[in-house]
Amino acid sequence: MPHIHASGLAIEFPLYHLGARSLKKRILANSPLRLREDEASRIVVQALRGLDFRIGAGERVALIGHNGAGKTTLLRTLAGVYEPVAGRLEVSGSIGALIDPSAGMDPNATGRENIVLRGLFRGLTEAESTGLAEEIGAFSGLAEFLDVPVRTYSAGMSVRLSFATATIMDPEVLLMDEWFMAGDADFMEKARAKLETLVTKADILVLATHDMAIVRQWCSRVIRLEAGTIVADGTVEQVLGPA
Ligand SMILES: Nc1ncnc2c1ncn2[C@@H]1O[C@H](COP(=O)(O)OP(=O)(O)OP(=O)(O)O)[C@@H](O)[C@H]1O
Repeated sequence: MPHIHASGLAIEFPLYHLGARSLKKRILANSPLRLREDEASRIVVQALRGLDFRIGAGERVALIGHNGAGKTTLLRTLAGVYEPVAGRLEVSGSIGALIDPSAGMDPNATGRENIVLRGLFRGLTEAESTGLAEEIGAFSGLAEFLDVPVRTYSAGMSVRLSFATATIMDPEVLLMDEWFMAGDADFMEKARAKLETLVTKADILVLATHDMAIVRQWCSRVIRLEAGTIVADGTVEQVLGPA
């Protein structure tokens, strides 16, 4: 069964080129909680600290918290983008990540080449991957542009392509950041319908958002992050109060 187990999970980002020692000292003095000096005398941001949680099949989890709380970092860590500096993380099940609009896209390859590569990477045959490109072209409204390099796409076109590519296969563990809320109205209507099917089919949903209406609509559990730590974890009612 798909599941996610995290214990003592920590993520840090080293900050380079900060300049003089006096400046480093001042930075550390102003942010004693999130910043520390590591063994190599670098200042590191403690993006996530000592996270313990278990998510099982059937759970729909919202990650909430202020800007910089660590929501996107946690999603990226679950997707395997970042390696924890401490603790353990186990993610079992096929992952679908709607986190970074351009992640995994080669800007110099065409839309079609990107889709076919993604299909092959997921284990589809060449014929299946080619079929996928047609399907994605039709869904995204980008059929006309499938044979031009992705670097020439507008921001909205890139979002459409990555949305359609990421949602075409049904993942067991669906990781989503709220970037997908940005899109033109026509596409968002289509996208929402697609997302609802995907969310219903996925065994596990982890969604980072600031939109409490979406949390109440889609999620059964809420994890609130504050300065890289979990400060609340419970049902929607327990964490947000009654609707
Ligand atoms: N690549 C990076 N290099 C250095 N620091 C980073 C990096 N990515 C994230 N951080 C830091 O990690 C912390 C958590 O950031 P994160 O983007 O996960 O927050 P968030 O909860 O998603 O915020 P928002 O609601 O603004 O999207 C912040 O202090 C941020 O400055």
